[in-house]
Amino acid sequence: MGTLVLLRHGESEWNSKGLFTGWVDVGLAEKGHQEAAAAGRMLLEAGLQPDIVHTSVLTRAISTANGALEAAGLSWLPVSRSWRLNERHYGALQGKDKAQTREEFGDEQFMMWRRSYDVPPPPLADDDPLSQVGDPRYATLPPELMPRTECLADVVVRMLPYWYDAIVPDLASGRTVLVVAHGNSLRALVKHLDGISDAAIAELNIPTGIPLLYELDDAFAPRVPGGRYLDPEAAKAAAEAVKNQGR
Ligand SMILES: O=C(O)[C@H](O)COP(=O)(O)O
Repeated sequence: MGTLVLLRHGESEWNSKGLFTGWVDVGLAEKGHQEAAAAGRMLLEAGLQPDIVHTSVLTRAISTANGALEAAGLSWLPVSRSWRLNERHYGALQGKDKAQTREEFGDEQFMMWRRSYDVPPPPLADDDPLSQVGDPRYATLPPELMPRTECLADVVVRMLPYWYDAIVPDLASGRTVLVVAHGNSLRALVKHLDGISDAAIAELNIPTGIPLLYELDDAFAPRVPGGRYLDPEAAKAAAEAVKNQGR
């Protein structure tokens, strides 16, 4: 039951530089702003009018939602934000160049940190300039929930409560829901929706700025596995580029 649209934020400043980002709060690159507006136009052209928007608490997702909604004439929509939709915390890799990391540690270790299900990167020290410990947006987060690093399994665990407690009720009430989040928090949600195995999820990459439409049944399961990108060809090419980052 319900129509769900997933949207990864547009290209960020650090995406364009090839840096691991995680919880570091960077803005959108100019291309990312253009992708956000294009996503809004795609929603319009597809006749998709969300009733509510859910975003992470990171600027790149918030700015993407704002840009898409403005382009669709929907800036007035109610929005709910949660840290549970944040990108995975990339630990000590935050701020590091992906290609240099691959070079320094080798392909296997690079892919283990980047795309394994249950192997997190080394933790980020609380006194590191790129740490989010002490960031006021997490002031109400119980200390034991504040990550210093995450693997995808960790993201699934902290994202699902928001899916069940915030997003599913909106879907159950018949609302069309737009979720604007990040490559790995959306990989975690897609893994849940499509029942993708811990091994197979390593092959899934999500492009920036292209809406992914899921029509859900009464059990909130996809009627079409994998959903449908509003621009399938562009999504396929962009997902391949995400896969090859760091090469
Ligand atoms: O946080 C980041 O670095 C990116 O947004 C996601 O990076 P990944 O596709 O390398 O996991």
